[in-house]
Amino acid sequence: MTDAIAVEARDVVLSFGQTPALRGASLSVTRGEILAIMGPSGSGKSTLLHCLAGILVPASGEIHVDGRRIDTLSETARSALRRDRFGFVFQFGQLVPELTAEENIALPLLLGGARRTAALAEARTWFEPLGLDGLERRRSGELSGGQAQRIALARGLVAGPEILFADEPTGSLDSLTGEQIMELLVTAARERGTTVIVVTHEARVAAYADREIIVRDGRVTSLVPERIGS
Ligand SMILES: Nc1ncnc2c1ncn2[C@@H]1O[C@H](COP(=O)(O)OP(=O)(O)OP(=O)(O)O)[C@@H](O)[C@H]1O
Repeated sequence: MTDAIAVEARDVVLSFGQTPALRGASLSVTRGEILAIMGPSGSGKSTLLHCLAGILVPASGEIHVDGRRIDTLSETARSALRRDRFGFVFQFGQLVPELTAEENIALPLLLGGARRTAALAEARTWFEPLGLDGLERRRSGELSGGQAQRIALARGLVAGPEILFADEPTGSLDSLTGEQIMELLVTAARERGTTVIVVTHEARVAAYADREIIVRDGRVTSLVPERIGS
């Protein structure tokens, strides 16, 4: 791990109509770091994550990835960046219901141009380590919440993203299942040197991160000192 900055937000402002969501949010995340974004409901956590990931474009301020400004890129260039270099895990998994579990995991590889046979073969390698053996052909409606979320996690990591963005990845799960998901996420990310930015309102989820920040009223208001030995 180097101290190079992977993602940076500088004074980001964004409103939804009359509702201000971000009012000058700044933060930087170093490469390989696991950062938790915490804060009250409605404080702007998801909006900040979406700006960092190039999904939303701030009204003012800047977003940099590996030192390159991304908020001024075209929508096409931003979506290529998301496809090629970022992974995503959302609350409730958001699997494609028409696809099987293995097809859901293979999706980022297929979108990146991999052949179907190779993509499915790679996807199948994720089932055993995640304790999902035998579920390859199930559709999302036939999976438990914890199983679906593990599939979503594998889908977020399968293409080897540099940065994984996770928005309440354990939000719909009971605490034990949620902790298992976080353990899997952190282990997989550390093995690969993936930078992880995870939005959560749960302190026990944030405890898996190297560092926590708190968003309040659209600003990053407090930086919690780095944990030792986590
Ligand atoms: N698509 C949208 N349209 C209108 N307002 C929105 C939209 N998305 C978010 N907001 C508003 O922007 C503010 C920040 O929302 P955001 O979802 O970023 O907060 P959050 O901290 O992630 O909340 P939570 O913890 O409840 O998910 C809130 O006031 C919210 O109501």
